[in-house]
Amino acid sequence: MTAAVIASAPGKVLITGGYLVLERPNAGIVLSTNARFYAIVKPLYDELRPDSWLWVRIFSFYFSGFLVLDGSEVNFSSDGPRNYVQNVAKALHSSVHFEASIILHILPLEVEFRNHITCSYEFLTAFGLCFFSESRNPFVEYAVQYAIAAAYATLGNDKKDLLQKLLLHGFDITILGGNDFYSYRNEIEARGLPLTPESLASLPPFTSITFNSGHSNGANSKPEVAKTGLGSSAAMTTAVVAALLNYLGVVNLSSYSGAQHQENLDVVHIIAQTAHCMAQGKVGSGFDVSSAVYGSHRYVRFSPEVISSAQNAIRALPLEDVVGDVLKGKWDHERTKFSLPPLMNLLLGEPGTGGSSTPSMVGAVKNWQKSDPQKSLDTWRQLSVANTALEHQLNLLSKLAEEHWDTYNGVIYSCSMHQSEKWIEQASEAISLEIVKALHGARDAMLNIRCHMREMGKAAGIPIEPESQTQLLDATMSMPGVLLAGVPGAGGFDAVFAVTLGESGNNLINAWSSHKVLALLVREDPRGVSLENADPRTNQITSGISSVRIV
Ligand SMILES: Nc1ncnc2c1ncn2[C@@H]1O[C@H](COP(=O)(O)OP(=O)(O)OP(=O)(O)O)[C@@H](O)[C@H]1O
Ligand SMILES: C[C@@](O)(CCOP(=O)(O)O)CC(=O)O
Repeated sequence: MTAAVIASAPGKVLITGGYLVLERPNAGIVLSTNARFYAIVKPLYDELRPDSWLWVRIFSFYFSGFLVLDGSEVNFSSDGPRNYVQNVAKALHSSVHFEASIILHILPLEVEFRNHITCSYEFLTAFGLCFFSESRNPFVEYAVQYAIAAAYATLGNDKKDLLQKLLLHGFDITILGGNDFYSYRNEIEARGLPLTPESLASLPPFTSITFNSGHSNGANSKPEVAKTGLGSSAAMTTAVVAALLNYLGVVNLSSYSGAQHQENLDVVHIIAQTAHCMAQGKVGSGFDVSSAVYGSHRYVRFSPEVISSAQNAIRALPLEDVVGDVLKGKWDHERTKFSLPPLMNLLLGEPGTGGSSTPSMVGAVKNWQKSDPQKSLDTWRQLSVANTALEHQLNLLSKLAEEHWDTYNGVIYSCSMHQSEKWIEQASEAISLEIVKALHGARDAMLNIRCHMREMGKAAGIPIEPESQTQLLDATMSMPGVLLAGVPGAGGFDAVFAVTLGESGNNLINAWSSHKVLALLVREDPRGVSLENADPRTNQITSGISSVRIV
């Protein structure tokens, strides 16, 4: 029996490059975090199923289920699609209690199906939506479809039998999302606990998720979960894709270095990124999927044309051909090694003002660019200079740490206990002065970034760094040992980030708490997607859980 595969992928914080990173060649610095999604894939049956249907069922706070049908043993030779659709209908009626929707690509159906897939696809879409629209989760659906299609597209004929067997054993997929992806502020307040990370840590694993029921926009729409902005959909899609690709033998993620490992990561990235774009129905910069795969790095986006064959997929084309094309495309995203310099910590503080909608903020910035090309170009140029300056100063600090560890250690320790105005007094000779100058350089660059982000927000008519966040960030940056602070990604009312020196984070956490800002348990962790040895539930990882079963 095939062993279970457990893969995990991290959430992210974009500290520079919000909006600019949407356009090549602007870069964004993205830090991955210790908040992770896990996907566990194992066979559902010990024995091969006598029938050839592959069912998918999902349980989650987001969706109640869906199913995949594998009609490989259905006879298509004569009345092909019509028989097939009848079979699908029959199968669905007998399993309506699954509240399932259909995954639309039935991969093992090759030659005969090709000629007729358009009509069947439409029929199946209508059928699936009509019965099961409330239970769809596009991220999981696309992740499963594209991973299986990648297996068909890449595995040689000698491996296809094995693949078919794996499919016929069924999949049992469990998805676990760390508590950090969701806001538990309401629970903490309801329990009368203080707004501290200790209260968060005291929540039981798999605490169910809070819904923003007030944000529901209509009787039929599902309430949105209160998120912390760490990119749950990208981390989840990446974990599911990685676990499935590894399970199906498309990649082997068990070695952690070398060219082969990089190639494997690239395959995971292409499939996860394409599935994520298709599920979102838009092509963002992709920094969230990229950091879920590669970990912390400096990111330059892929050219959007690279996934156009998936977007424009002519329905007559089998999905494995579409995915084959995407895999062969010229993926030109750049990821350069980057992580915070030593003795610096990333902290996130949730002000409790409710989060923001990235797509509408992006839309407003794009409108402003069209309506005032000259001014917007100026602002973007200045932002780009400030982003690059911050990146340089942080890289310089990493280099100084490497070359002059003792001095670096001493300076960071002293500065961690003082407000920035006093840092210069901690420098007694050339190297320590250079370190303090780089600290100030990083701080000034961040102040410039914030200034131009505010300017962009005002011009575009959106709250990129709204007044309440400005006050919080100014107060944060004036605390002893705080290097910098800002609004991550698109900005708005999401959790703010701070980079602190040495142990100074503890004071900041207390100060935040007394101002009703909840410090999250999230820290930087540069690890990207990886295989895990054990079920995270046995490791006491606190999680929001959703479970997917492919029966
Ligand atoms: N535990 C989960 N199980 C299943 N689906 C989930 C889970 N957590 C998140 N999702 C999916 O991710 C979607 C949220 O993704 P969305 O892109 O809106 O936010 P995000 O990825 O957290 O992005 P950001 O925080 O960067 O704005 C949900 O609507 C749901 O489909
Ligand atoms: C505005 C943007 O540059 C960043 C959005 O980041 P976040 O979802 O707010 O973390 C959009 C993107 O890069 O896709």
